[in-house]
Amino acid sequence: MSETVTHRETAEAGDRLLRVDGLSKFFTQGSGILSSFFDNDVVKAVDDVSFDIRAGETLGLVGESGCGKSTLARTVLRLLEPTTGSVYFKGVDLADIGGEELRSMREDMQMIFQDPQASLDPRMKVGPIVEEPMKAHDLYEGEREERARMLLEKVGLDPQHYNRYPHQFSGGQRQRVNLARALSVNPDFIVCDEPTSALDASIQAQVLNTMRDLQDEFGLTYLFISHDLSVIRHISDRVAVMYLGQLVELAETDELFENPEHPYTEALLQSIPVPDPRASGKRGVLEGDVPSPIDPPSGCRFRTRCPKLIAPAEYDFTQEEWAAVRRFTRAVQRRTFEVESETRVRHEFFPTGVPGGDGGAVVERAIEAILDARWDDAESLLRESFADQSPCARELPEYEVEAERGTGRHYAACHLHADGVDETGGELDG
Ligand SMILES: Nc1ncnc2c1ncn2[C@@H]1O[C@H](COP(=O)(O)OP(=O)(O)OP(=O)(O)O)[C@@H](O)[C@H]1O
Repeated sequence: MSETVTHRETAEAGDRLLRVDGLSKFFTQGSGILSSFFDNDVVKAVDDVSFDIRAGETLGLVGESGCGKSTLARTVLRLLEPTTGSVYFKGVDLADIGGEELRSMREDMQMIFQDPQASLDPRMKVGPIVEEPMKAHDLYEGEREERARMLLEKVGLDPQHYNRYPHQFSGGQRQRVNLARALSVNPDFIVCDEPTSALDASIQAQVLNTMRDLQDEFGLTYLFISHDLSVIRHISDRVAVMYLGQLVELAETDELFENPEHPYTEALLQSIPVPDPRASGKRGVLEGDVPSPIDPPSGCRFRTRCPKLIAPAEYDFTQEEWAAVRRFTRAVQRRTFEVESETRVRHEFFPTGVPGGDGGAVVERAIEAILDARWDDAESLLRESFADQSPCARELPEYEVEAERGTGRHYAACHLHADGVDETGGELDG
């Protein structure tokens, strides 16, 4: 059973630390006055994203490279000015404050980055590096060194190393220095942007465990960004999945991993390497390229790669026929076959015959175009007749589904959860 909701409503009430409401960040590419007037120059890096983070939790943010995770994080922290939307931290709209008030709010919101090397000044000793934010925010005057040494110990380093330089530490230790520095101003919220991605797996696990211990001890809330699902599963209480500038799914961690309700999440999970080669793990499920964020697909942004695209209501396909049409359409789009003979094409894609009716007539015209070497014509005919007519192309999907695990809510941006659509993507009769 599912229920239509707007994603603004899926946010949990309760002890919210951060609320992100309809946040977008567009970049204008190109130069010159005219470029800003043309939509096709606008990179929609983050497009209408809403979620909450509760005090003390870790929200994992996962998605392929380029889907907008870093831009979202920087916009949440107001390191980038949002194009539209709001960020409320402790109930205060960050757009409404400036100057001293924003500066003091910033103490509470810290960020650590992937490359610990790049964020540490090689000419400074680590003690003063940890003290820097305290100085910048005019905090802990007279006790900074003592606090820096205490924090070095808390993050698992030797306080005696206060006088060492960054190059004298390993990658994992340098990330610990970054943690100590972020903690120095006693923040409530830390955005962690791929903090362990540059580290070896065993070191990664140790740093993640330290981060969890610090979370308990200092009452921290994390927004934890990673493209690595096993890291996300290890560290997160809830997980948000991002695709092409938007959130496609958000649920408690076990619920999301055990009961994914968006085909993109399913594909991501299926692409996790399987340790046992005999275990069955489907690979290569994410076919095709991510579309450009300059001109994202209408409706569901994943629809151009989605193996479960819903059939347009105007054609009377059976599920098998629609599956064959989808496979044919994808092969034409990607030019993955050569036309040796008409019989071969028909046999390969429609072994039991091309479907009848109006839909079948479109397929026949596409086959004709291909035999005539007019691939572009076949591709646009199939796209305009089928993909663009799918309910997936028409509306932005926003649904709340019933969670099978845990007590939290489960948001899934997929029209398969609309009433009247069955699990395999066919429209139910009646
Ligand atoms: N300053 C900018 N100007 C123009 N486009 C940008 C800018 N910053 C990011 N983008 C574009 O916005 C989109 C999202 O980028 P972003 O770095 O946020 O993604 P990401 O998910 O963090 O990727 P990665 O994991 O590779 O860091 C990309 O298409 C990127 O090229």
